Amino acid sequence: MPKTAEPTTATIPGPATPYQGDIARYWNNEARPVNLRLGDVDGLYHHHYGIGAVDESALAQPHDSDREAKLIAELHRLESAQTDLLLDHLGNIGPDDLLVDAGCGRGGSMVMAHQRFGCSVEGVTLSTKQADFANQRAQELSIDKSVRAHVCNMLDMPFGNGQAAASWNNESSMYVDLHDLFAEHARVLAPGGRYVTITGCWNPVYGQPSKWVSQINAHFECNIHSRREYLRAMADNRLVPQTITDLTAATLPYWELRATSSLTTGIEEAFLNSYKDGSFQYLLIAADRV
Ligand SMILES: C[S@@+](CC[C@H](N)C(=O)[O-])C[C@H]1O[C@@H](n2cnc3c(N)ncnc32)[C@H](O)[C@@H]1O
Ligand SMILES: CC(C)=CCC/C(C)=C/COP(=O)(O)OP(=O)(O)O
Ligand SMILES: [Mg+2]
Repeated sequence: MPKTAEPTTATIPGPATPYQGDIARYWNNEARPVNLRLGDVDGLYHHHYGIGAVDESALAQPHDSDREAKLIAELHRLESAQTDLLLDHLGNIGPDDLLVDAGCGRGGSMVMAHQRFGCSVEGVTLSTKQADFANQRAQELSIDKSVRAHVCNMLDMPFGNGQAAASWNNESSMYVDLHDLFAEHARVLAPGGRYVTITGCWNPVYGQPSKWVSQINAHFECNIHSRREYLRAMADNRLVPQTITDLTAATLPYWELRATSSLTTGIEEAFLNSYKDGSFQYLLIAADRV
């Protein structure tokens, strides 16, 4: 029998803090075309960024009428490539395993994980709208018995100790205290299980968060941590990094391309400048739960 999560709490009565209430409202109100139009390409809705080289042959010439559609499809391909890389680091996952997506958004990564491994995937988000959207997509794909989103705090997840074979944060760890977060992942992960994050973090070599990093924080109402904080909080919580990959160079083509699209949101300059001046890094960290 496939493992399914047995929630220990039915629903969370409300946000754990006023800040979490702000974040729930933020994502309940979010409907940026850059996310919805990309998701419409194939029904995988992401709230993260892309990696890999742009396939110039897939783009139309500047004045072709279908340039925008091709550009959107290319940005979306790079965002799904980002998820594929994260999934590559989850280890040997079988159909009976349970995966946990902490901060699951509209559920694109959960669907991809289920399609790859055939296993159960449980996600949590603070946003009722996102959870409803993810569950609706799972229903449309007839995978709602295996893929489920819950409205709940990732610091207090409704899963038992050691239930998950692997868990992840895909661009969702900048909303919480990292010690609290990794303590919770270490609790739900089975010993020997795998934790993976893809995240933007400020570079301690730069000194302090740059103005661009501060701009990204203000734009998303988040609190970007430093690389040092990630590694320290993991070490303190039985998570031992096995792979640390700097994806900064790999994400730049996505941002350069996005900056030329009609779907810009105004944050492109901050990402491009902070990646280029070395104050900000796009990292993948895969850790063993020991
Ligand atoms: C940038 S989106 C990333 C979504 C998804 N991981 C993806 O890659 O498409 C950030 C997500 O983190 C969630 N989030 C932030 N703080 C949270 C918390 N304390 N508990 C649960 N989810 C949280 C938000 O609700 C949102 O779904
Ligand atoms: C790497 C960092 C620091 C990420 C911050 C978290 C975040 C808001 C990610 C993208 O979400 P989105 O897909 O909703 O954003 P956008 O609308 O800009 O595409
Ligand atoms: Mg996006």
